[in-house]
Amino acid sequence: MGCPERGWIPHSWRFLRYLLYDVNPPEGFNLRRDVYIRIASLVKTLQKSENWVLVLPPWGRLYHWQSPDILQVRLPWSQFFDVPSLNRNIPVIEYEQFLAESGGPFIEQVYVLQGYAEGWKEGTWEEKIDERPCIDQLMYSKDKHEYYRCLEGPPLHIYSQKGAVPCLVNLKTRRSMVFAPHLRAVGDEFRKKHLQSTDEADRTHYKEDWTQMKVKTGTALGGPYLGVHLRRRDFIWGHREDVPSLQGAVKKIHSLLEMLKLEKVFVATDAVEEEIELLKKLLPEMVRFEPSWEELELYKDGGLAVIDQWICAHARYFIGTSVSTFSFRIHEEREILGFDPKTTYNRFCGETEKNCEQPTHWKIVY
Ligand SMILES: C[C@@H]1O[C@H](OP(=O)(O)OP(=O)(O)OC[C@H]2O[C@@H](n3cnc4c(=O)[nH]c(N)nc43)[C@H](O)[C@@H]2O)[C@@H](O)[C@H](O)[C@@H]1O
Repeated sequence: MGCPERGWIPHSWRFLRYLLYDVNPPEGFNLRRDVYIRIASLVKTLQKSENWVLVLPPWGRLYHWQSPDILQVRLPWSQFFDVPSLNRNIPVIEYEQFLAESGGPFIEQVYVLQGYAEGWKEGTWEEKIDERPCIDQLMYSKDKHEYYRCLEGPPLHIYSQKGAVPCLVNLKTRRSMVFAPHLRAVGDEFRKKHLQSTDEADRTHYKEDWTQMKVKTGTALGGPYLGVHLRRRDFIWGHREDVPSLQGAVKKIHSLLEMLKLEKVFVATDAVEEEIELLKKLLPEMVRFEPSWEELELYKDGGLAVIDQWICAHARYFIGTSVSTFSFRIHEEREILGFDPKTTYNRFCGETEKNCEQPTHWKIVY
């Protein structure tokens, strides 16, 4: 449901139009990557009639980025992604470049998605959009030039809409979301030094131009280690039945190491310090990427998460956490690298879970 506010369209903007978007503030980094895929699809549709450029919303104030004393606001996309790779899919520019090109943070029209005032019938799915009056007061006001200016918060709330985007468009956009080269380099260095893992030995060759990358499923071998993503914090607060206890997770890890005849396990986790200490006792062979203060300041929480994902993506076998988009993005990365799906779509089960359904296969079609 949209509620547009129209303003004057400057002459110079008639030929090139910019689309800005933002996401519900509590959403995490990898969920926001899903939103990008949907917006990229919208840009592709809009481009059929006009010249649209997507303005990449700066990253910042993410709920999960909790490292103290480092500045994590207004971060450009190049901090985490390779922007030229994004540009091979749709035209994108960083927000700072948009400000420079358009002369300021001027916005002609603002659309806010909101739920239907009369509610939505549970269990039904229908693609439907209506222009209606805004329920909540808008967070924007016009300035003296009659432009809208964002005062605070997001100009557009996007809700996950299943079935709303054609699949193939999605896949291309997903493949264009190549991690920033500096973060991949740090991950590769760590693999080599601590996990005896290199692209040559692991058969995980990567082409800088993703449009040229076409890998056959099952050709990647992966480094001689088990990759684990253990999502904790807000995932355990509600005592969700599909999240294991640390003891349960460690038991599963040990049985996988034995089955796969591997000795090393790389663990990516957002666990709090006390849980990490317990993990170290229960799983002394665990390898983690532990940044120095300088590395944290340089790569930020978001960059460290990318490095963790990159290392998990190169493991011989991966096991993640149920319904975490952080784990889902690792599945996709492994699919792009050409791993056998059996080594990828695995997740921990909760101790009390009756039906431990495994993740679904995300398949690339070239
Ligand atoms: C419950 C929901 O969960 C959704 O999270 P979920 O899909 O796991 O995944 P994300 O949307 O990425 O949010 C989780 C964030 O927590 C940190 N994090 C989680 N696991 C790791 C890890 O192994 N290593 C590192 N370095 N960082 C980690 C990281 O900042 C990541 O972006 C959220 O997006 C929603 O907002 C909501 O909170």
